Amino acid sequence: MDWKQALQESGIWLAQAYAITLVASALAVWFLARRTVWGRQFWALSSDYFSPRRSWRPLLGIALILLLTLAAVRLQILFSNWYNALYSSLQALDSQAFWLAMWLFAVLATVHVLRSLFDVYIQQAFILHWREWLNEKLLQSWLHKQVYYRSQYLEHPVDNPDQRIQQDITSFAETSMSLFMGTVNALVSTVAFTLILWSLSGPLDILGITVPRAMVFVVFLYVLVATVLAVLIGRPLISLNFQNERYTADYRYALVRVREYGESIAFYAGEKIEHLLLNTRFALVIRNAWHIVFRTLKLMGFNFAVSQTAVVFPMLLQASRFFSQQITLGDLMQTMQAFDRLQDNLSFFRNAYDAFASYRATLTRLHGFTLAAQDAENLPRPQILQENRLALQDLTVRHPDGQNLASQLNLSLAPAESLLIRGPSGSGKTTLLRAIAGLWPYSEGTIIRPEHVLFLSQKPYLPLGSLRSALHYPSLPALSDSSNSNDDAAAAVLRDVHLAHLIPRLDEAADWSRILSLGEQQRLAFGRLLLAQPQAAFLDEASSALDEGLQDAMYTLVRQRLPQAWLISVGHRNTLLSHHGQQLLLDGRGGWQLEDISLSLKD
Ligand SMILES: Nc1ncnc2c1ncn2[C@@H]1O[C@H](COP(=O)(O)OP(=O)(O)OP(=O)(O)O)[C@@H](O)[C@H]1O
Repeated sequence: MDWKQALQESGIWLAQAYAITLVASALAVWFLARRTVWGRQFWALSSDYFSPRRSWRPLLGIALILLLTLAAVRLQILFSNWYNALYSSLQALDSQAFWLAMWLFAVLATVHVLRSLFDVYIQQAFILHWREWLNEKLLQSWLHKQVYYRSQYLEHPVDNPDQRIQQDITSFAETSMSLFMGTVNALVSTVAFTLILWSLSGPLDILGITVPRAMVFVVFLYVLVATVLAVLIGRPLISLNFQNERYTADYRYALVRVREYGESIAFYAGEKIEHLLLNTRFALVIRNAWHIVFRTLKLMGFNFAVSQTAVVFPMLLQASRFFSQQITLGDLMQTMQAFDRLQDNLSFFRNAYDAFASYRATLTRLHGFTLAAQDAENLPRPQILQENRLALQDLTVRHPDGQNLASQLNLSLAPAESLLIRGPSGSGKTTLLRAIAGLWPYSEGTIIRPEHVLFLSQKPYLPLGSLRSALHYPSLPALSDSSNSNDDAAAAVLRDVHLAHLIPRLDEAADWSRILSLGEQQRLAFGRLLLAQPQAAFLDEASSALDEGLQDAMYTLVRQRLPQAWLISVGHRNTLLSHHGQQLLLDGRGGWQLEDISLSLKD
């Protein structure tokens, strides 16, 4: 190689290789996205990200990373020629050529280090941006139209969505990048080193036939056979990796539940049964892990055998030409190095099989997640019209098994009217509220309700954070609220709902659902109602943990502060009757009855 021309030649090489690689990559992506299952899954997940209509940046990023990858291959070629120059100078005892080789090395090594660092930075930046986008996409589809809740009603609910959003996105972005760039590197490098090896290899007699350039054919045949065998040995790893993700996530979820329900479990002294349950789940993880270990051992053993056998191959094939002085020591060493590189590059797919197996598992999981989110979004829901009135028209609510809980329900409430829903346990009272909220898929009919409504459940939800944010939930506390906590609206409300002792702690961040008693949490929820001022309030046994005096106080307060609001409660207690104008009785078999409470109280 003429080192004076190296820069110019490298420029031309890069330009040619870049043009070919860009076209070939585009065609390959197009083909894979149409013809393979995993290609289609990839496309469904990421085509929007790479769409130039959204932004050019991802495509430009990929183009830059491709260029850096090709530069890496070019450097490998230069290093290969450098090897030849070095050993040739040693064999010829040419000290001038030797020192030139040393200077060349300094230049090549510097470029190599700088290129590698820049490459790492660009790839990492690209992956982080991609992850951000994917995370947002999945979060949006998960939180859209209550998919996080309604997906439980799918025939095949999505398992461990949290893991898919958090972990799978990361490995998807990272492995996509490493597999794609690894493939490009391996392919381009294969072509380049095949050319080098071609020029260095000589004929070989096999069974009396002289094969020209034998080494090139031998290495290709060798790796081809090895790859086919490796794919056969490694194939079960795909499903094993898939199971591994699932079992570990299930186990983690069970552990989280112990923490979540720690108090109940502790009261029951349920450690033994929890331990048993955790062990059962963990046993699945370990059993699967053993399968992975054995399968990986087989694949690794095979890969080791293949790589080790390949070490002496080029020596054996070139030795006679070296001793008959047809080639120099530099040629021999470059042959070994080129053979090794070629073997390495061709083996990329064999060695990457493991990574590809878990990549496909990740793709399947992410794709399954987006499909489930779409299905959950399309689950049936009753028609909800937002008007300034409250009425149910021909509303039928069913049990998941098809049995009617309420059939053809028709009612209309005038402003400021209140309704108490009653019926035996399991008759569908909560489910009726779910249907009115648009959550219950097994319902049909029309619901007319105002825009601003608030549903309070028996066990109030308190978000992580300060008491103030819990009180304002699901709105954000106004900024002006956070100062001067003694005379702001939140403090006044706390006083109203008999929680004045919590005013000094309004801005304390804590896990309030563990600290406050159920009765305190229910009063906090009433406070939420006073702050939110909804046009209609739905209370599902929202005062069940309060004594009758406090319950009376809360309902009177709500009526005073929200005089025009519709008030719909679910509850068993007779003491609730006096706070409502009408009652709806459900029998749990589809039958219902609407009564005027003032009349029935007289009875
Ligand atoms: N997610 C679900 N999957 C399957 N069945 C459900 C689901 N949610 C509720 N159900 C069933 O629907 C029926 C009505 O339940 P719902 O909670 O509405 O009763 P309820 O009248 O509010 O009872 P309670 O007075 O005990 O609170 C019950 O048989 C219940 O098992």
